[in-house]
Amino acid sequence: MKSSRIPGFYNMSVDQRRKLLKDNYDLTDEQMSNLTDNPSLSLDKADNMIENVIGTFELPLGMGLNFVINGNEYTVPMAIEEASVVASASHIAKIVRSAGGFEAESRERLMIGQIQVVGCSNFHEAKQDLLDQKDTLMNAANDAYPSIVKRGGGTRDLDVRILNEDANSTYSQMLVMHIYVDTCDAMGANMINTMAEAIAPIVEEITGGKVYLRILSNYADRSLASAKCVIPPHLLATGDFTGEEVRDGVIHAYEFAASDPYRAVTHNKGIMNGIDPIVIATGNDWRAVEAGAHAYAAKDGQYGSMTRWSRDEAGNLVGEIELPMSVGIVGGATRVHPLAELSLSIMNIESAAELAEVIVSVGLAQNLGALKALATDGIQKGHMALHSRSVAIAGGASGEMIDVIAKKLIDQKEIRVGKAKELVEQYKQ
Ligand SMILES: CC(C)(COP(=O)([O-])OP(=O)([O-])OC[C@H]1O[C@@H](n2cnc3c(N)ncnc32)[C@H](O)[C@@H]1OP(=O)([O-])[O-])[C@@H](O)C(=O)NCCC(=O)NCCSC(=O)C[C@@](C)(O)CC(=O)[O-]
Ligand SMILES: NC(=O)C1=CN([C@@H]2O[C@H](COP(=O)(O)OP(=O)(O)OC[C@H]3O[C@@H](n4cnc5c(N)ncnc54)[C@H](OP(=O)(O)O)[C@@H]3O)[C@@H](O)[C@H]2O)C=CC1
Repeated sequence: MKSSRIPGFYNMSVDQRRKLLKDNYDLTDEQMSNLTDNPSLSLDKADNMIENVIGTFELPLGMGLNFVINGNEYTVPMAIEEASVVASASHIAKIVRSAGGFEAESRERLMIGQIQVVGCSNFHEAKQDLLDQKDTLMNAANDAYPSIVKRGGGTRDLDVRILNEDANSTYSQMLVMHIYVDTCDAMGANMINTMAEAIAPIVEEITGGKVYLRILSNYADRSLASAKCVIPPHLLATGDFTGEEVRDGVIHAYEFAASDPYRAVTHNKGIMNGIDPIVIATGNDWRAVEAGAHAYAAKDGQYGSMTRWSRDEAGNLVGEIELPMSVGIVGGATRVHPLAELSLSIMNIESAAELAEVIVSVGLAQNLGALKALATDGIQKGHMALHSRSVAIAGGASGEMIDVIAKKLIDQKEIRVGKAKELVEQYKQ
């Protein structure tokens, strides 16, 4: 297992980074060509992936370093446009690896299919009739997708709820049947939808009602992944701040997010800063992950923090995260986009559950990166220093000028596009 601790990686040239990656992960020339070809996703492939294609849209792909999760080393590909996210994830992963790494788990991986039934003459009888026919319905769902059963997956359970029983409008009254499906290493949306559509006529026959929607639920709360880290305070000390001060600042920041949706949304955006880039880099459906994660953050009635930070009896900072994680290592674009395939190879991911564990660990790290900065120097110092290059480019800098202008912006403590434009004009004279 190659160490994900690669000091000085960020000071190397892009070519040096690529060479190191190729050697470390035994990547083939063909795999490497996906990084060097421009664009990596061919127009032909893109045109077959979505509709009305006119081109491809590129994002920077960076490497989150230093991750140790369940004792394994991970170098994590992150596709993102925002500066300082990759640095911050690597920064916290470096601290957490000194504390023994992240512990992560993904206990159950069931995706949910929903079937909506309306117009039953007696909803309670219809519900009971469906439950009485549970085996028939589960078998019919499996018959609609036999290959997943052969792989060891398939329907595991079924339940039924009545919604809005006492509503005045018959539009609101409905029965909702859930099928719970083990989709193995796929995210499973298309499998679930196939199954739900296939059993809808049987559901109508049993209930005497009419089926309208037959679709996956993105509230994947039977596919939860969690991660934890325990950090001794001395590892958190920074500048003039003691480790204890940083720990306490992080816990205060968590309590703020836990009690105030205005703060929780920003706090959680910081967590998604870590999660989305891996979901994107591995060709997964980030809208599905985003929707599920935010819904789960509101599961207790008020939108709150996706993480929890506390101190244990020994005074360590303890961080925890648990989120629905509907991702796959097969299916969707995971094997279609060449960089998604490469990303999975670099991480040496062997199952969808393992990918989910890595993703939530990075989300937890990203949250701590932001909270540590917020509770100490403030976000601008680290973030804006790294963002300064983008500002320089937006101000018209190119080539060697970019670093020069970026440094001047930092030195003059004015990291804004107007200032960059002025400096570019001066540079050109
Ligand atoms: C940026 C740091 C890490 C600097 O922090 P620092 O303490 O100056 O870092 P350092 O120079 O001591 O380096 C520590 C490690 O960080 C990494 N690192 C350090 N620099 C680089 C770099 N250039 N390129 C790549 N990696 C870098 C690297 O792993 C390095 O270890 P090394 O390998 O050197 O031994 C810190 O200030 C930080 O984490 N800031 C927070 C950044 C952040 O959260 N950005 C997100 C954008 S803001 C936002 O969208 C969300 C937010 C904030 O609103 C969420 C919320 O409110 O909760
Ligand atoms: N609400 C939502 O979120 C919706 C999302 N989607 C989209 O659906 C896509 C995901 O659907 P999904 O069903 O996962 O993808 P696919 O339709 O691509 O199905 C995955 C395929 O992978 C094959 N496979 C190979 N190895 C395995 C394995 N070990 N475990 C499981 N399957 C395996 C299966 O084929 P076989 O068994 O035949 O070999 C299966 O057909 C995403 O692109 C998403 O954007 C679509 C509709 C709604």
